[in-house]
Amino acid sequence: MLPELTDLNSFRNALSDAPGPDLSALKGAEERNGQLTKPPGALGRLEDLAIWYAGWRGDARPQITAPQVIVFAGNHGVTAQGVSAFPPEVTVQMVMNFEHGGAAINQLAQAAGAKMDVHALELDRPTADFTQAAAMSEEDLLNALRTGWQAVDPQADLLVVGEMGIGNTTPAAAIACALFGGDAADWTGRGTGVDDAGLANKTRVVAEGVALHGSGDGIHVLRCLGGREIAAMAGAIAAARILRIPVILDGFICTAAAACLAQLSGTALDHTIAGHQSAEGAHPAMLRQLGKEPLLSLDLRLGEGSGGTLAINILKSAVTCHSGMATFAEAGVSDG
Ligand SMILES: Cc1cc2ncn([C@H]3O[C@H](COP(=O)(O)O)[C@@H](O)[C@H]3O)c2cc1C
Ligand SMILES: O=C(O)c1cccnc1
Repeated sequence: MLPELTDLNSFRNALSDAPGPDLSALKGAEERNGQLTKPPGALGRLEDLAIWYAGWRGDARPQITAPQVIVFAGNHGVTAQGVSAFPPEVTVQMVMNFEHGGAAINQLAQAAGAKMDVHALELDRPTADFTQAAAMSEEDLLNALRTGWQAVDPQADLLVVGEMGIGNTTPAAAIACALFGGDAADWTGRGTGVDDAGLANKTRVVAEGVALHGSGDGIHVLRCLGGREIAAMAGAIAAARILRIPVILDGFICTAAAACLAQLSGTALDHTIAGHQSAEGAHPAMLRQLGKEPLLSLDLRLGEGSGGTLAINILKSAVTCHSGMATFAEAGVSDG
């Protein structure tokens, strides 16, 4: 059961009190893995994935039948600084495209057998430009976290969260810089495709934001430098942790949301894996900071949950092998 989010402290507490994986299911899955008709370790990382999934689901022989993809959308005041190659009105236009089934994520969710939900967060009320003020008030942040928290279907057995928000690679870079240190240039990339002058300007914007708001915990960083869709992704990933629903992380922006949770609790992301490595330059470094090894590397730089959703079929395949294969004893195969 999910506790109610009454204030930001209730979010912090729910995250730090969240239960871990089911140890007996983990042990059962490890034992089963050792008996399956294949040389030990021959399915490589698929074996680890299946065992990890079994532990979080509390079932040594699980199935994936109800994956959920949620796309959150938000608008960003920092776009006034000219940080994106596209205008902010594209956010609401893409939300309509998601609703009509016309975006890449619609096709990828369908191909993965996942249901897809879309939540637009106050698109007509962009966050503040973080070079001038905190992006969100505490109330704004709480509302956005709640939207994510409540968007997770408790019946889902796998979750991918994605986003749409013109300008949002800028807050994502600023979050990473504030949490992990280094220079703004280490974390700032081209997003939708800004040119060299655009990249220099974007790097300046990230540096200014971090200088103004940079020190504090994951909640502070998320509130001052983030955005509503980024906070909603964080809320959904945290809710999934409590509901023991495994999560496949998407690209640069999704991982920045997750990084805020990792700052709040060392075990906050134990139920997550990295679906892919994005072509946004600093994504590999962000994943390294979180100790996450991406499953795919396909040069995607889209967001929307695309890379996470593509990875659903890898995880499904891992779990299907684990739960469907015969053991040596069942198949009458000599185990060497
Ligand atoms: C048509 C279109 C569809 C998208 N779908 C995801 N994004 C991605 O690009 C945006 C981030 O890049 P930046 O920070 O450079 O604006 C986000 O909306 C992200 O989801 C899109 C961008 C566009 C233009
Ligand atoms: O990695 C991502 O999520 C990404 C990269 C570029 C633009 N939009 C999203």
